[in-house]
Amino acid sequence: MENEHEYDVVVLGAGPVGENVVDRVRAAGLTAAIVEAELLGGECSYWACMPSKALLRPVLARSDARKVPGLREAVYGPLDALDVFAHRDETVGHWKDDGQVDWLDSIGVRVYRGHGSLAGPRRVTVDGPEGEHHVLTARHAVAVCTGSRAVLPPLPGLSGARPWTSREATSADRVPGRLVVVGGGVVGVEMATAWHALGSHVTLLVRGDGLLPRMEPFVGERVAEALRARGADVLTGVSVEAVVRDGGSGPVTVVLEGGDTVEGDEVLFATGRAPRTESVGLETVGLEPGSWLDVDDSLRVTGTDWLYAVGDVNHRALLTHQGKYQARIAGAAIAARAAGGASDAAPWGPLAASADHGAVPQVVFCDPEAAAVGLSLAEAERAGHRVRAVDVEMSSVAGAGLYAQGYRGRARLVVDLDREVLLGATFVGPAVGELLHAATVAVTAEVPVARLWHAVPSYPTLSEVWLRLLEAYRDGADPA
Ligand SMILES: Cc1cc2nc3c(=O)[nH]c(=O)nc-3n(C[C@H](O)[C@H](O)[C@H](O)COP(=O)(O)OP(=O)(O)OC[C@H]3O[C@@H](n4cnc5c(N)ncnc54)[C@H](O)[C@@H]3O)c2cc1C
Ligand SMILES: NC(=O)c1ccc[n+]([C@@H]2O[C@H](COP(=O)([O-])OP(=O)(O)OC[C@H]3O[C@@H](n4cnc5c(N)ncnc54)[C@H](O)[C@@H]3O)[C@@H](O)[C@H]2O)c1
Repeated sequence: MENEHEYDVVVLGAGPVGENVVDRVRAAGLTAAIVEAELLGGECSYWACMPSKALLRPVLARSDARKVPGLREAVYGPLDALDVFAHRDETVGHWKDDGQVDWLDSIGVRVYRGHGSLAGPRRVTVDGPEGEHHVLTARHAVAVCTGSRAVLPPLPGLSGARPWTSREATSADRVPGRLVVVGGGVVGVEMATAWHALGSHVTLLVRGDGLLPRMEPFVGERVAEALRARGADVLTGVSVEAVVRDGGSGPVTVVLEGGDTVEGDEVLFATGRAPRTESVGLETVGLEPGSWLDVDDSLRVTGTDWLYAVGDVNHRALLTHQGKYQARIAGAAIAARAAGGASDAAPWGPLAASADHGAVPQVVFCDPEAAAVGLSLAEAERAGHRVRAVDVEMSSVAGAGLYAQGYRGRARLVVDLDREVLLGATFVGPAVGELLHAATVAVTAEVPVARLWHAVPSYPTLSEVWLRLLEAYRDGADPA
């Protein structure tokens, strides 16, 4: 059965980003349809942010509690993995999207279930699960918000070895005795942290010389040190050459360059992401299937006046909050252009995702937590800024000792010496995730260091680390 329908805006992919695009264009009075092949809510809700953080929350809470005298004795038992899984399952709505359906219905967005693809300019076809076929025409814009998927490297034996990707690592309901994790990026580190605490013996295999290589080097050092202290094996500078699981069952052997092997019951490949653009009809509009989509600051695909690419798929920042920020901007830009005005995307205006360029915040929910915004020292120097970094040990503030006995953490500001504003800030230590937004405001708003002295942190909180950082900057202390 073929059905033709027309909307102002058609969105491909109902992850957090696609949902926010339709929300914004509907709020501006446009009609909108959204196409989803799996679950409304996307990777983030079911196989990424939400389940991973539900697995990690008891891990981090227990770790903090164990550092509080008088409380630690109460939390010395193992985690109850079945309870953790049950809470994770509840957090992801048992992999059902009824709530999202109701919400989209309530804002008047038509949902099409099925695989969507472009069929030339402003046209989208949808092939539904029951063989239904729809042709959707967009009067103003199509937004591709199809996200990303895990990449598996082309290694001998890997496909037959039933490797975990982020999907299995966030949805498994059995604790493997031994888990080998390949990749020292964010997924590798968070999942190594979670599964180690749930009871697996974890071996983390890292190709480079440290963990979390996109953050300041001291972050990866502290996180690796803590993982090792808790009993995980962290091997750096190792390269995986092959994976063997005889007959697809039993233990899995990971073969390293040089011939050493590591055995596990499961192996997780956390080796990065690829855009989900291989079968969305890009070739029908002169674009390369399978590519990340280049966009301008209003999220419009380069060389088009009707196609937008928002969220992971444009590769600007693979984070839910940053994708949703882009969605708010793309929605506003689509609405403004539909109304015939404001094609202007001036930096830091309502139609430009300017923060994508140097003010992206990220919290990694490992133990200790890691949080950073803006540029690292190396990135700032590479970009040609005249900068100085100031570092302090977080144990120097009273709030740290109260938060956790023996609190161990470090903070860094990267200061632009020509303008005396912050280009970046990084924190590693228990509970630093909640420190990050102050830094994001300082970096985004380019608050002068002289004015930051007047932003007084409450006593005795971890935020007093801001004072120590400003003092270190004033006193000319160099990073240790
Ligand atoms: C393990 C893990 C943990 C993470 N944790 C965090 C975190 O704590 N914080 C954070 O900010 N970010 C986190 N991320 C990143 C975050 O998940 C992504 O940045 C976010 O999901 C991107 O949203 P999106 O809407 O662009 O894409 P997605 O969430 O991938 O959604 C895309 C949607 O499009 C649909 N789709 C794809 N192709 C088609 C098609 N042809 N037709 C119809 N539908 C289609 C998909 O089914 C999917 O529902 C994590 C990622 C992983 C892997
Ligand atoms: N808390 C959060 O904000 C959070 C949590 C999880 C994921 N994410 C997002 O999801 C995205 C994907 O995360 P990810 O960890 O998969 O990707 P990533 O790019 O952060 O890390 C992948 C790592 O795998 C390594 N690698 C690649 N190929 C390899 C190989 N063949 N052998 C060994 N190592 C190899 C890379 O060097 C890299 O360090 C990230 O960009 C991140 O922003 C965010």
